[in-house]
Amino acid sequence: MRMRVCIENGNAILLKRGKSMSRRSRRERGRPGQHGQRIIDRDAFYIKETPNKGELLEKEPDVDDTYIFEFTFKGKPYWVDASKEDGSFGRLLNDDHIHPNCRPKVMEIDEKPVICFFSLRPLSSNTELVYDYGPGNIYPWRGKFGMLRNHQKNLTAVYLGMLQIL
Ligand SMILES: C[S@@+](CC[C@H](N)C(=O)[O-])C[C@H]1O[C@@H](n2cnc3c(N)ncnc32)[C@H](O)[C@@H]1O
Repeated sequence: MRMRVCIENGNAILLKRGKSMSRRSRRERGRPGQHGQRIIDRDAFYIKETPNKGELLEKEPDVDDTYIFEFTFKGKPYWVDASKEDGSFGRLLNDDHIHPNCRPKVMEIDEKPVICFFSLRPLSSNTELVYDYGPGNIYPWRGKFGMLRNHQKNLTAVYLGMLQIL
């Protein structure tokens, strides 16, 4: 699954699943900035998961899994196991350690850690949302000189009028 920016109007993004666009639909949409496409400013959107999305673990899981998000909150290590499909969006962002356009940030909401994603730079619609999964050798798609292959699936982000809490 691949997450892309699809801007409609307003200031924020609602994410929804979608298929990769065909060549025809790419042509129809035109280049970024054309045909009503808009640019999302840096940090103009974020994806916020609700605290009950994914499983918050206080003990390191036995498996190395790319669906497990490791972080520190108030000096304590935590892991979110997002391996189960639960309708959350953060689990669908792919990795790009060379050219990330988002960054994860741990925020505190109701005294619980919540992972949010912020854009690192202005993004035009149809840009795939990617972040750096961090160091490690569990990423077979990372080649010696860059990314080895394209991602197969996608997720589309829709720009909304108001900042949408997901
Ligand atoms: C957190 S998920 C990201 C969403 C995933 N693409 C999906 O459809 O559910 C991590 C998995 O996505 C895939 N993935 C992430 N980044 C990738 C990349 N740059 N190239 C190829 N596959 C990638 C790998 O299969 C990885 O195990």
